Amino acid sequence: MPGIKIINVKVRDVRFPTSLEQHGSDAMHTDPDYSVAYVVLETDTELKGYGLTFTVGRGTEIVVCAVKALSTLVLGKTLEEITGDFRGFYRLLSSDGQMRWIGPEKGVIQLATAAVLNAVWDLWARAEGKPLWKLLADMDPVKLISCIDFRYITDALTEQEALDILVKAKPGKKTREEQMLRDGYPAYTTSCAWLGYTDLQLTQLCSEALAQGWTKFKVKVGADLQDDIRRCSLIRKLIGPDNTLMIDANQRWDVNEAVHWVTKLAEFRPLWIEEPTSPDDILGHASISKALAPFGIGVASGEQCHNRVMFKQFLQASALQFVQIDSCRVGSVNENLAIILMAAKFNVPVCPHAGGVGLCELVQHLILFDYISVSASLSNRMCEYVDHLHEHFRSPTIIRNAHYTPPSDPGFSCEMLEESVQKHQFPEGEVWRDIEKQ
Ligand SMILES: C[C@H](O)[C@@H](O)CC(=O)C(=O)O
Ligand SMILES: [Mg+2]
Repeated sequence: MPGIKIINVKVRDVRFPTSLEQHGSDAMHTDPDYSVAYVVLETDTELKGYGLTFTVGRGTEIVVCAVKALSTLVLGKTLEEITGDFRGFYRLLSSDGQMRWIGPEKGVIQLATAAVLNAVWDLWARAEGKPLWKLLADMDPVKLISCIDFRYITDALTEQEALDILVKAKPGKKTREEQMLRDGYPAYTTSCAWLGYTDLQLTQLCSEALAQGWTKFKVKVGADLQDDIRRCSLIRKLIGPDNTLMIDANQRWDVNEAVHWVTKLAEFRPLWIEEPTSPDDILGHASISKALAPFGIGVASGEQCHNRVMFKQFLQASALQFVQIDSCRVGSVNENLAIILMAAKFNVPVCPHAGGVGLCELVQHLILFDYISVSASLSNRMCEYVDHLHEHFRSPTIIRNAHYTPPSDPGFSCEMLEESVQKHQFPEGEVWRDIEKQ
């Protein structure tokens, strides 16, 4: 490890035309082309680090520019220098004296930070010859804590409290790891009910999913109340009274509208309403949570929550009942560790977001770590799964009986097949040239 020096940062704009078939569509993102800013850290050894951040099409070129702007901070660093003071390196990227003005720690620059740091974590895990979840699970708690930037969150979680949570969870770690290797981590599927799918598609996909052993389903809502009532009624009939249903509005409503709309869907017994309103409206989420509690419906959010500071406030305000971490939205593993530990302190379950390309591959590592080393609980917990584009990854997710099988390849599962990258590179890849011609 001492000898591994980063000598080049490559970043590419890779897009998949998922909008053509309405995969991934919701009430706000009606035509998403699942995309990534894809980063490769080349080193002076054979090892490379692969990282990415997710977007939904146009604008990926802006994230690519932001990664290029950050790359000067990474070039020439050794892996040992970075991991020897990962908190310092996180701050270097997130708090650069000039670049922080275009954030700080939010929006495009935060997505770019995620892509770069995901690549660094991938490189570290590869250098150690372990999948990332195992690197984290085996890491000494003091070392783990040293990767987290506690700035702005110590009023909710101190370093000592974070350490105590990790130490308290030590007993039983081995058993939980064995359990995960044997049974996997429970998952739910969103792939049956994207908003642009017809009722026929929904019926077919849901029936197939039930036959494959899925028991937890998420439906997109929010564009039209009568459509939502019809679709939720259809899916509830298909899955029966005992399986789990969640609904996701992707930020479509105002606060009072959200309460009114979800009340109309309460008869279908959704476990949660996801992103009912603006992802920035913490007090709005708190009002919605309070209004829906009597119906037994929780509020979930996080896929567009900028950073640990906002998660802190969501938790302090009891504005969320499910914390949806995202591997590519906040500052990579470093910031997600802070969020996972805060969720543990506030006793709120973490149910990761994974609707996008590559997000299942990455976030499975974080939720495995959460179970093995932090929460030690599966109660009310599950990880999202979407059945798209896994074939473009070197180590794709493996689902068995609606559970994520822990990855065994070293790294963070970010590496894409070079052929896929070339074909889908925007705008020059073959796939996009063909679409241009039509
Ligand atoms: C645009 C994405 O597909 C989004 O709809 C994903 C999402 O909200 C989810 O998976 O949850
Ligand atoms: Mg969502």
